[in-house]
Amino acid sequence: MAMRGLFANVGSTMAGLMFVCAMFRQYFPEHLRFSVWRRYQNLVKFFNPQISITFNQFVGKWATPSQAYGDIRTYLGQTSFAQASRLIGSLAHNKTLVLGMSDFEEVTDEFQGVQVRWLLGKHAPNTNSISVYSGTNHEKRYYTLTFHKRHRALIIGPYLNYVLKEGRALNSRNRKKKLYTNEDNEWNQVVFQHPATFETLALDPEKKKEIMDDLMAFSKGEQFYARIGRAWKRGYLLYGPPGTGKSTMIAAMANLLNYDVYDLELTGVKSNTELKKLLMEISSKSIIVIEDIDCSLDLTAPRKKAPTDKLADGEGDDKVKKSATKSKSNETRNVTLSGLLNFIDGIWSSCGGERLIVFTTNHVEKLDPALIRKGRMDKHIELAYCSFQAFKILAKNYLSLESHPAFPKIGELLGQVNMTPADVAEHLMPKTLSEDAEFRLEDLIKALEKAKEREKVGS
Ligand SMILES: Nc1ncnc2c1ncn2[C@@H]1O[C@H](COP(=O)(O)OP(=O)(O)OP(=O)(O)O)[C@@H](O)[C@H]1O
Repeated sequence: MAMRGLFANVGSTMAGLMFVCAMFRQYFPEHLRFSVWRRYQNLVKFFNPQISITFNQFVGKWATPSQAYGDIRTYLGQTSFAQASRLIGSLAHNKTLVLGMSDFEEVTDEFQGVQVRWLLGKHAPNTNSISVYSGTNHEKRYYTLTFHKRHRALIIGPYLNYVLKEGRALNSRNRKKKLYTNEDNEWNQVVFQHPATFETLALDPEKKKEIMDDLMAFSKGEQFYARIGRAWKRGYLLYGPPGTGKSTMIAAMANLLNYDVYDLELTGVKSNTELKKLLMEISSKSIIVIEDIDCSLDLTAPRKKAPTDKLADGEGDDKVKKSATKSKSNETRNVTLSGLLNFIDGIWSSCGGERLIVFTTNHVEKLDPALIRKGRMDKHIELAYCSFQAFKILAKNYLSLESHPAFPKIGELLGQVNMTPADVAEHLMPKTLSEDAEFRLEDLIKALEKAKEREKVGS
């Protein structure tokens, strides 16, 4: 009986509430309702001194993955490890274990003595709608950062900057490098796994150090480039005979800096417009490579046609660009020299940063001086025939020969014979696993002596 009475009371209270709500909606115009709502919010704020910021996993109309979300997740990985009771683990490409917090876990973090809380939340998938945008119908996670309002300036400024910077640095250490190649005006990608490093590169040690220092200074140069008002980019020209290690050096560069490689095949690009489109899709932390630039295109054509052109540097380039830009037929038919110069200096300079552009050639003398002038190709590196120093490195890579009595003889012979590191490497490369080092060394000496004889006969 008592139970029935209770239900009757609840029922009449609910009906009363619904009546009040209906009256409220009917007699209070919308702006009045909004004003009441705002006052209510202010009251809540007054009693609740916490501020919350939400970082969604996907952003924008196209539901693209948010970079900030990814950086925060990586940053919080370390904190989660120590605090969260439920963790999710995965392996990064360098085989290190990456831990993250599970859904609806909360962890605390401290910055300059101030404590903040991070919660990983999740919106359920929207099963009622069908969308073509990626991620729209999937679970969407978000991080909510909560802190006391008196620390607003510290947390929104320095703390969040710190979190995003740390997360990004960790991400770049753990990410997989990619090799991109262009086909039908699109970039195709594969994981980049070239084993070359500067350690295994056969090169004069001083020259090697200079190049490595230059690359490291570039990768840490964001502030420097911003201060002098220049785009954060650098051009390298690698030249020398075939088989002297130009491609190998590019791989070593990518491995040193952990940059992606965009191998641009210019002959596959139909116009300057296509070239620009490809450029716009290149991310930062990348090396754009144009191999055998002298063979890629007739890059000198528009320049020779330009009547005003007799310049090798600075001011001349603009004239080259203008005259070649006027030539509409060239513009639409093929990539021109002006298109390539724009690729390096034009839009290139204004979007993104931290990009190297590398040209390789076997015939540096054939290249238009405007294309390779300093400032455009900042560093010119010659890769030459194998010196004794370079040989030592190759021998160390393949075999342990440094104590062999024939070593000085090889040095003497290499000084007189034009042998590329590729040739030397081929001789040193074990043909079968059972072959012993001494045999190959003798083989190499014989080859060098023969080459020397041939040279004598030839001259
Ligand atoms: N300096 C070097 N250090 C180590 N290995 C080298 C070096 N130069 C050449 N090699 C070896 O020779 C092979 C060919 O070298 P690589 O393709 O880098 O030469 P390249 O100068 O790019 O040649 P090409 O001009 O024909 O493209 C490499 O696979 C590598 O094993």
